[in-house]
Amino acid sequence: MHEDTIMTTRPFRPRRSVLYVPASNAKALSKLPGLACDAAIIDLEDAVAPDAKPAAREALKAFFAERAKAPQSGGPGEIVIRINGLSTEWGPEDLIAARECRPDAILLPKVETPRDILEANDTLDDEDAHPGMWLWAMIETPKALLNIGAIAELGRDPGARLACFVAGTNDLVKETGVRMTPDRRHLVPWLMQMVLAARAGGIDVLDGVANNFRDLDAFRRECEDGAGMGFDGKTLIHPDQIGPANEAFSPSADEISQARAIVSAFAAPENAGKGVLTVDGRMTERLHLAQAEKLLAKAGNL
Ligand SMILES: CC(C)(COP(=O)(O)OP(=O)(O)OC[C@H]1O[C@@H](n2cnc3c(N)ncnc32)[C@H](O)[C@@H]1OP(=O)(O)O)[C@@H](O)C(=O)NCCC(=O)NCCSC(=O)C[C@H](O)C(=O)O
Ligand SMILES: [Mg+2]
Repeated sequence: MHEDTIMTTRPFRPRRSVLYVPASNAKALSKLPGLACDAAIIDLEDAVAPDAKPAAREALKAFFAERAKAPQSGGPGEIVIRINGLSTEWGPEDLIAARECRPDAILLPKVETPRDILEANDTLDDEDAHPGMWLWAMIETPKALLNIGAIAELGRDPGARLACFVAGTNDLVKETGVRMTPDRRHLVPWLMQMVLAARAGGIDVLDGVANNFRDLDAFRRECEDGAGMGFDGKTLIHPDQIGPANEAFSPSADEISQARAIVSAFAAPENAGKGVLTVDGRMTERLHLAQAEKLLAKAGNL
């Protein structure tokens, strides 16, 4: 599959700040139209206690029914539903309910093999689910990391609907026994593996959550770190985390001005046909021009 085809079937969507909201928390759900996050994930999985899951599923359906009656102008641009795993007692019913809600995407937890994506996709295809409904995959187990290249390859097959990886750092810590440190040094190799695989598959990838939501200075550092690693955005658990995530995952004023300088330099008549230039004292090739154009397009879409 050629890159252009993928770009046309899956348009750019900003995903700097992606907020989890428990489906069982009516008050939190009611706040969504006033929040400036790029996307929200309404959660039926780990944020909902086992006994509360059937009621949470009903609340989810009511939320989408209400939205269909009175579409909101503000709030997140994308709404995603995280279902329980398909091997759990709740998963299959969640998937049917999610499909009927028609969210922008369904997030599958604890994906471990390409088969996990294809199985969910079969249920969506069966019922002619609308074409814009994508699948996102949580990467949060050792087996997922061992299979991540094969899972990411599904990103090259538009029929498989795979659009985004989401790092599940809490589950990874639980499953592997690594210690969570402020700089996340024991997790970084696996986070980088996720970014690399996502790029190979042409899909987006979101960093995991920061549990200590009252420490916004630490959160800003973690966002900067995630942006530096190449993530497209960060998953969040609290509205206070939205502003710092939007800032960290947006191109900075310096980056925009450097990108503009590169574009102008290559557009200058005296540089026509040249492959390499000096811009602001740096060697600048046409690959840097492509990078600059991509950054400016992203900035223009935020
Ligand atoms: C963590 C929380 C339980 C904290 O809630 P609370 O004590 O109510 O916080 P505040 O009093 O500071 O809240 C201030 C107001 O903001 C609203 N609020 C809080 N959180 C959210 C939210 N996520 N979305 C929308 N609105 C929210 C409160 O209602 C307050 O409103 P008001 O009283 O009118 O001022 C809580 O933040 C929370 O539940 N967060 C989400 C938890 C969650 O979804 N967890 C699951 C995803 S994380 C995960 O599983 C990742 C992955 O799988 C992994 O393995 O790592
Ligand atoms: Mg998890």
